[in-house]
Amino acid sequence: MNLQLSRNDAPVEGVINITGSKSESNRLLILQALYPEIEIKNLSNSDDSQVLQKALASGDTTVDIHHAGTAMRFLTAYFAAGNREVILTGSERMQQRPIEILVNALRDLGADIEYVKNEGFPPLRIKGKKLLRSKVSLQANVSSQYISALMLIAPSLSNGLEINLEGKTTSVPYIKMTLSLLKNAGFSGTFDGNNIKIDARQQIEPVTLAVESDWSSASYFYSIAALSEKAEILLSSYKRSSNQGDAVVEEIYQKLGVMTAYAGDKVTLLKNGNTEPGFISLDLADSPDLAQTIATTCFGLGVECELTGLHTLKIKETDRLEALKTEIEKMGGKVDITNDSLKLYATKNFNRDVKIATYNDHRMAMAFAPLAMRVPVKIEDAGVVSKSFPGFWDDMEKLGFSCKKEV
Ligand SMILES: O=C(O)C1=C[C@@H](OP(=O)(O)O)[C@@H](O)[C@H](O)C1
Ligand SMILES: C=C(OP(=O)(O)O)C(=O)O
Repeated sequence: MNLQLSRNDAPVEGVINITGSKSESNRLLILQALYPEIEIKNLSNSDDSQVLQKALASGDTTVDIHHAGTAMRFLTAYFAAGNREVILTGSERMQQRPIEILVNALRDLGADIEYVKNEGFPPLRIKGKKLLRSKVSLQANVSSQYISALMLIAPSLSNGLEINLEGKTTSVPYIKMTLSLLKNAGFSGTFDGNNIKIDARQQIEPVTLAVESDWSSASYFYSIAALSEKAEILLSSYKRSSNQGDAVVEEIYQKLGVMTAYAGDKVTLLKNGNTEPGFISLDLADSPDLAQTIATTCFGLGVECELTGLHTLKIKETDRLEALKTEIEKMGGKVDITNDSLKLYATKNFNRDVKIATYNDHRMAMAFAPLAMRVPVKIEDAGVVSKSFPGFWDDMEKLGFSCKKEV
């Protein structure tokens, strides 16, 4: 399905209810499978969380998690410490996303995992067994998901787990999120410098955990507000002190003219007049999923920007650096990229009716959609948004966007 998007200049107003964070939900689903005492509220309705739920409930010998990176990494650890044999596989892209660092760490702990096709990549044949060792060391600069995967199974191992992180740790807030959720569920542990310790715990007290709504999903509404002359968008349900690193979107978009007001569990994004800077520079190593949103907002605002810390973007749903360059340049922008950075030059002319390719990447579709505030754009394969945000296009319509199916 391709969508033709456009919007008039009227102020942006609306109330949007975003479901639970995909990252928090997927952590809690793994913990709940190990500890049924956990009850989860406001679970994400994303495809990635649905696919994980289905995988955990199925007794099938082959488990296919499609495009879901966290599901792939978390289930690798979960099945490795389990008691049955499975083939864990995913989409064509998932079979190109590296997993060797996690597999090696699990093998060091005693796991029995083999590569079915290519060394270092899914699919994996996993023969679940009791993991007896309790100390492991792994490279921490490629994906934090490998580390979170180990932390999630850690309390169920007989002696808990001590993890030594090698190199500069990436996406640190996601590791802190894992620890924080473990603690909320009743486990204990520490994350200090390059050392993580999680204590063993066979049973916990029954606990109900409410997932905060997804801040990465909220970023697209920040972008819409930034690109508007006047906006008042109310989002729920959020906390002032979040477990999600992407809550930093509030601070970043303040620089781009959007103010955030908190009232109870609701946040209101406010924009009134144009006050954006000529240039911004940001290190996004802690919040890689915001990179596409920020790059496209800056493009739409005519703000020059330099984004660094983007070394993880090449191995996500697509090579996000290449994809951003290609699609922004189609619309008339100029972008330079390296393996870990992006520089966008200021432009004020936007090509109309450009067909934006989305590369099976939900964030490509959602990051480019707000540019319809400037010129009509076409989003190819718009259904990709369901990976994290199935209701995205309905919410865009609520905010006055015209989203017409191309025939
Ligand atoms: O643990 C998580 O929930 C995630 C960690 C990040 O990945 P990396 O650690 O690979 O950067 C992030 O990009 C991804 O969307 C979700
Ligand atoms: C990178 C992402 O997800 P994953 O790695 O879990 O596929 C994302 O949602 O932007």
